[in-house]
Amino acid sequence: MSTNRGKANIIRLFNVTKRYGGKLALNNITLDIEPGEFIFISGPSGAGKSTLLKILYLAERVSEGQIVIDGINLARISSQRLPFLRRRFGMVFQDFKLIPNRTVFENVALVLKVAGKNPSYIKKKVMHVLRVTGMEKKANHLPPTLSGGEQQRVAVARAVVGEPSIILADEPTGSLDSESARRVLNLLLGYHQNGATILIASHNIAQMDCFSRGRNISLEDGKLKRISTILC
Ligand SMILES: Nc1ncnc2c1ncn2[C@@H]1O[C@H](COP(=O)(O)OP(=O)(O)OP(=O)(O)O)[C@@H](O)[C@H]1O
Repeated sequence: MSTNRGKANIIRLFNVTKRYGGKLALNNITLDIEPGEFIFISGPSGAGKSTLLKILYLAERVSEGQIVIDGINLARISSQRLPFLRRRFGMVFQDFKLIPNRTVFENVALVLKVAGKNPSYIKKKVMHVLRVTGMEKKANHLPPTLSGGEQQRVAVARAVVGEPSIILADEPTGSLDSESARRVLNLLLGYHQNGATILIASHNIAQMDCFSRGRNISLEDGKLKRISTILC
């Protein structure tokens, strides 16, 4: 018999509520996510999918409740420790958040520079992720000169280049044609197979084929509507 006993929960949410002014974006969410899980967050527009990813990345603070990651209570983390915690995460923002006056290469390389990696490692690693996302030939281009789909692939490359243990991806295939979307999903699956915890927010669950240990977390009006296993 398989058992989860003794296995640490890498991400735990306790009664998490997020308000923007009077607007309830997340409503009393309690959830455990185990190391190495593949989580698909679904729900209609405005359901709270992006907000859930943003509070995990600490791009937004919760209004009530607690989030504990690897035993660290995010409410108590100091601003000095925040960058170190963030290195565990790769985040693909829905609006990409690329630095407009830095090249594609520089945008992706920044993650490794900040982590203190040496220039030859950075060059090799960045060119590798640009190759697998199909962006190698645009390495010297600036983000404003790229299409939305190209910018999205750069955002994915930047999220994975540091081999984070948790990848948070907000609609990571939303601007992509089907072949590029497949490429990005396969890339994320590869990191999942190497042990990363992956959370993908998307309207379109049908896009997802088959994930080992996959769960679909369905949100509606900020509430946890249903958790189901993704079956192949
Ligand atoms: N910065 C903000 N200020 C005010 N309200 C916000 C803010 N961000 C989100 N909201 C509101 O919170 C709710 C949840 O938004 P969120 O972006 O998390 O939904 P979503 O499920 O990701 O939607 P979509 O699929 O359209 O991206 C929405 O009603 C939205 O209008």
